[in-house]
Amino acid sequence: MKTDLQRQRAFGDLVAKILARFASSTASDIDKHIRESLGEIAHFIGIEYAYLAHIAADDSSWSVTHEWCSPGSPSLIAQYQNVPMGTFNWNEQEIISGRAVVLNSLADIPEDFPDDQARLEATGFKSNLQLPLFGKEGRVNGCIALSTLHRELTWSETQIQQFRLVGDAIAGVLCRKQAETELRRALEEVDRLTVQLRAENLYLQEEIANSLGFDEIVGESVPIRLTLAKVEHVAVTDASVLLLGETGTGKELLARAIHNRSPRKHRPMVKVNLAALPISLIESELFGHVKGAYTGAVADKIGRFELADGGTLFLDEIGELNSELQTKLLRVLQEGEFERIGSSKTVRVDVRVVAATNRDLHQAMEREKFRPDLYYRLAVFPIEVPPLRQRRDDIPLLVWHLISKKQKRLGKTITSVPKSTMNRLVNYDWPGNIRELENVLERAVILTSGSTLVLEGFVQSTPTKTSENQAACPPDIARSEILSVLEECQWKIKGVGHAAERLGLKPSTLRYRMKVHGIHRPTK
Ligand SMILES: Nc1ncnc2c1ncn2[C@@H]1O[C@H](COP(=O)(O)OP(=O)(O)OP(=O)(O)O)[C@@H](O)[C@H]1O
Repeated sequence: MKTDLQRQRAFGDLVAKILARFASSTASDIDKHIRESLGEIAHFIGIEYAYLAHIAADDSSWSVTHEWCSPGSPSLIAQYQNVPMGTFNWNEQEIISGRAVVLNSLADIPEDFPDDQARLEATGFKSNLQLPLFGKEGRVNGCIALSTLHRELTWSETQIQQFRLVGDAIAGVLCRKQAETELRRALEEVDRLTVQLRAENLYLQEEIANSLGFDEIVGESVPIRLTLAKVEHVAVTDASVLLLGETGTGKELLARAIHNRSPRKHRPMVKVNLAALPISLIESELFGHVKGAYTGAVADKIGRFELADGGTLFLDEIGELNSELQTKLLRVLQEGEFERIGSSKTVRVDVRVVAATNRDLHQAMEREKFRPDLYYRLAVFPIEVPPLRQRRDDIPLLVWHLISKKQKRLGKTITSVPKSTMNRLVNYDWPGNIRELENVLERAVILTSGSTLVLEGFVQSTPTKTSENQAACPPDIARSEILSVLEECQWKIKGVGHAAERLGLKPSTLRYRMKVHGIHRPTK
């Protein structure tokens, strides 16, 4: 039989072992060490229950976070979560004030607090010892406690003192854990921002390279003025905008105008041309992926939505989105959140979406190819961009604007455009709109050697009827048109006078359309 002194020494040794363990605990094993230590102490004293409770930062509630129960004793942890402060009135006040609660018997609770007594009885405790835990700046942020469930026990002064040492060590490691968690969070945030910044920089570099000469909107005709008035109106709001218009009418230019006039102008406008991306890549491009999400995903990749956080995302050719991605897009628009491919972590973003299309989305909705709820979400503010043939008055202005833009780059000085040439340009039907006009003028400027613009080989072709409503065309007509232009151009897609230019499409868009229509260059 051990003497009291021997027991005291053995308890002292146990406490010393526990303190040494906490001294070398790392953030990941602290919780395990706390539970183990509570168990060892409870076991040594021969009691049934030990626990640690944490007080919320605003002192409004407390929860049991760690416990040890002797075999056969009930666990109380689930029952004591977010307990409102005031439930154990006297008891909580004592702890918050930094005093120990030493109950050899529940009858030790002051008589003025019968509710405390009743509540503590309900836990099944017979005796209870609670010691406050001190956090940063001496604030009490919890307590550690020992309880008996079968008999009353008189807590000895030595037990209290030695348990207090354990409490202080636990308070210390918890502070360390909190500091480490905060540091890790801060480092993760720095990492996240670094990745975003790097991606943003890369994107902006690409954009700068692509958008040299991205100049103002030219036009004084009534249709373009009405369009610009709408742009002014909607820009300052956060509403989604849907730009509707034929190819090459200036939808992207207007999207940028909306962004530049909005409170988001100091953050980037990020662009995605959905027609230029293979379907399999669109999701990753929009939402990003984590390493290993699929073959080829060799590193984490941030998507365009995250890149545009705080700014604007311009979704060009929105009509090309498949139904699965339409659903995902709708969720981001409604809730501002999504998951990267391969990750279950929800990412929240604050992005304004400006979408554009040259398709007839009403028809697409009727054919169940486009979700009406997405349409109405995007088209909070639809803006029709007029085709060039509806604003011929702007053509002379645009001609001069484009000539001065091109000649600077090509090192020419053109001072006059013959009246007959200007008339031809004004009267042409411009199926490819301003992009086509731009291409025609670029070729003319290249071919002009003097100061008077020479427009050679420019004839009114007949594709205008079909191009009028290219987007709404049944696929077979558009297909035949694409095919005949490709044949006329000997299947040359890119470059001056070749198929993309003649159809008024970007080469990437033409390639996509060829794929959709199953058009392949015949083998020789
Ligand atoms: N009002 C305008 N003033 C000056 N340049 C313009 C105007 N509208 C369009 N452009 C020029 O015409 C070209 C095509 O414009 P943009 O790319 O914005 O058209 P889009 O409607 O987005 O085309 P797509 O539907 O094929 O994507 C660009 O080079 C743009 O700078």
